[in-house]
Amino acid sequence: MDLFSELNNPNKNYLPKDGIVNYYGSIIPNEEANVYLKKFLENIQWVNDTLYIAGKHIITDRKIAWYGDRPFELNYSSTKKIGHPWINELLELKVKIEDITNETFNACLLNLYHTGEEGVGWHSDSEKGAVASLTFGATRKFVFKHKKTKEKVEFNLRGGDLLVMRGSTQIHWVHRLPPTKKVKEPRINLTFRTINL
Ligand SMILES: O=C(O)CCC(=O)C(=O)O
Ligand SMILES: [Fe+2]
Repeated sequence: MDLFSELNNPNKNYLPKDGIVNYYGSIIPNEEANVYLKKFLENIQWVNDTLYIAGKHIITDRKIAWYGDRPFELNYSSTKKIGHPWINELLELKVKIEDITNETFNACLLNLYHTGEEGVGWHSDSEKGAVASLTFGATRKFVFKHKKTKEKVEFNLRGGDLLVMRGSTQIHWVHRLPPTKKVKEPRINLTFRTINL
């Protein structure tokens, strides 16, 4: 976010009320982050996401993949999704993030936005407990909006940045990744979560 983002205080709550968002800044050096980005572009089992909106199935350009402690099936945005067992790189990052955040996770949702023209619309995550978001690739805007007051809180998430949503954030706030024509490069986002496996 700025030159001194390494010095971000991870205890600061960026939401004015009704939830907790902690921003840790960069937790992975650029070079290392780019190695992960390349690895994930090539080795993750990406599939198109299908959303069920207003009675219609919509196939997104954005791709997703689920990984976790063991192979699993889950209903996510009303279509069945397959969860794959951890690959080494994801397990490595899970342990690192558990260390940094003092939380535990058993699954990860990966999102691949091929260019800035792909994003994700307003929603809350359905998992109880903390959701840790780790970004690779292009810098993109990530926005929270309070469900009642419509107050907004914005972040510019860069490759290597970690942000954690805690407490009642998902109950009172929605979030989105707005599309932008300015960004041509891909972005991969990992959200570590606790789901019923
Ligand atoms: O790509 C992001 O930064 C957010 C993705 C997201 O909100 C989600 O997968 O639930
Ligand atoms: Fe989300």
